[in-house]
Amino acid sequence: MDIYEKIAAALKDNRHNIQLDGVKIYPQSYVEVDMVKMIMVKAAEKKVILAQGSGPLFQELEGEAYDDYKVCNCSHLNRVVLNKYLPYTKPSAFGKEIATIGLGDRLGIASPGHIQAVKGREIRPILAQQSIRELNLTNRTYRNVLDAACFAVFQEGYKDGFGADGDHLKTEEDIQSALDLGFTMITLDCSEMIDNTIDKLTDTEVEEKYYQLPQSVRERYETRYLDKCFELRNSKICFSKENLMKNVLIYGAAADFIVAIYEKQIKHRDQKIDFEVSIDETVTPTTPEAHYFVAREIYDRQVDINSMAPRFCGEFQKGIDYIGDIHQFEKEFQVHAEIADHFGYKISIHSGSDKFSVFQTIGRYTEGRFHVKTAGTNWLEAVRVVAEKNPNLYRKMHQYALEHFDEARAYYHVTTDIEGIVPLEKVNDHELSQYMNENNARQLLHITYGILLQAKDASGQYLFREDFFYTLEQHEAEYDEALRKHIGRHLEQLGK
Ligand SMILES: O=C(O)[C@@H](O)[C@H](O)[C@H](O)C(=O)CO
Repeated sequence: MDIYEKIAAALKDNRHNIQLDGVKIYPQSYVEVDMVKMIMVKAAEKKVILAQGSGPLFQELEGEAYDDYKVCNCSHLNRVVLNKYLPYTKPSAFGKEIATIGLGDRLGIASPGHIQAVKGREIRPILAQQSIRELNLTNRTYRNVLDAACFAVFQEGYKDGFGADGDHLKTEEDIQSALDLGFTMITLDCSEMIDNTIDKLTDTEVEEKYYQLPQSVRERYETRYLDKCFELRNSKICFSKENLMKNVLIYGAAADFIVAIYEKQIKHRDQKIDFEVSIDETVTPTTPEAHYFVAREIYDRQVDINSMAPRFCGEFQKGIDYIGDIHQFEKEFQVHAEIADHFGYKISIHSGSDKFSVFQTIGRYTEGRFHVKTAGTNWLEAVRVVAEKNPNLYRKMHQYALEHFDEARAYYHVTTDIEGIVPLEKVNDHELSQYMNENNARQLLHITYGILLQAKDASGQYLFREDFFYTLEQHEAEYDEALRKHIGRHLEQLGK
């Protein structure tokens, strides 16, 4: 009797705490629905769902069929079948009242560890969160990303709900495609509609440019804001002629863009959508006046957003702690949180990976209602496991990253000091994982993720990818535990 036959027989006898040599069984995945018993197992490095029973669900699942059981791959078709019969395996929108954390998984294997980190806490995970930039760099699709998240939810038997964020989308087509695939959150990236050149102009040039706007447009803004102050709970936002002109020129088009996308792609959808607006990926830090201006403009035009991501003072660089004056950050963040409260949405913190020095401030002033996005730190925890378990592979990846760092800088803003990274030859194998505790090495390995995963030799063979995923498959428990601890530390610092 082969292993699957043994497991099927056990399921038939209502035994699902099964143990077999050479097979990893996920007992928390066990479910009985519509005359079918299902459980996830891993044998020969491959995860499958073993289904035993009969009826429509059993028939709809694709897999190697035997008498009364099937060995089902984690395929897209089977994910859709699970979604149909097990609603908890489908993503959902959460609205504004509960904290959420974006857990970008560039590898498709991090969600089990993420679920173990959030389980039992007053926060919900956005497990499927990738930007178009990440999809391009990892050669994945939103369908792959959502499949991976749904199967992880099945594997972990996680029934508290999870989200799926089409992150940093800039076009109607990408938004429609993500929503049609079942994504429940959309992050609209407004960076291309924000005019970063205005900050470089003189006051005279700003005025000249402002008076090039149609008179009706200028009069509308001046009637609404000029020489007016708007009271918030503990502060007020005032618009002089100077800052009004600048905000109109910098953010006016972005506000129009948000309204247009909302009316065309979000408002009329017959599904709940967490609609986030991102103005963080710009050169221009978002002043409280600018934040209020964008919020008021879209609020008064009946746009209902779930969250907004300003660009805060200081530096929110990828995969490392906040860089800047944390007192100035607190002073400004308090006002940003008041603005969000005033208009009834959550503040969203992008590049939230490892921002430990400001997490308590974020938790305090949002009163625990926030959205924090992470992604790079989840990739770096995988790199840490590789450094610990496959030092030769880590050395090759580290060296390749050094040789291709400048190429990677095209995708992410970092202030990495490459010379500050201890040379590989000076580090013993058992110390390699220490690189993941040093900012410069973290950023080196972080922004080169796409280059490393796609790198091939002259014959077209992957240089690192297969060995990288094999190492993580062999050390699945270690990666899960690393994420449970590291994301757990994020959540504790955020007050969750
Ligand atoms: O790398 C990306 O494109 C994403 O992870 C993006 O930065 C995301 O919005 C984020 O802020 C995750 O920390």
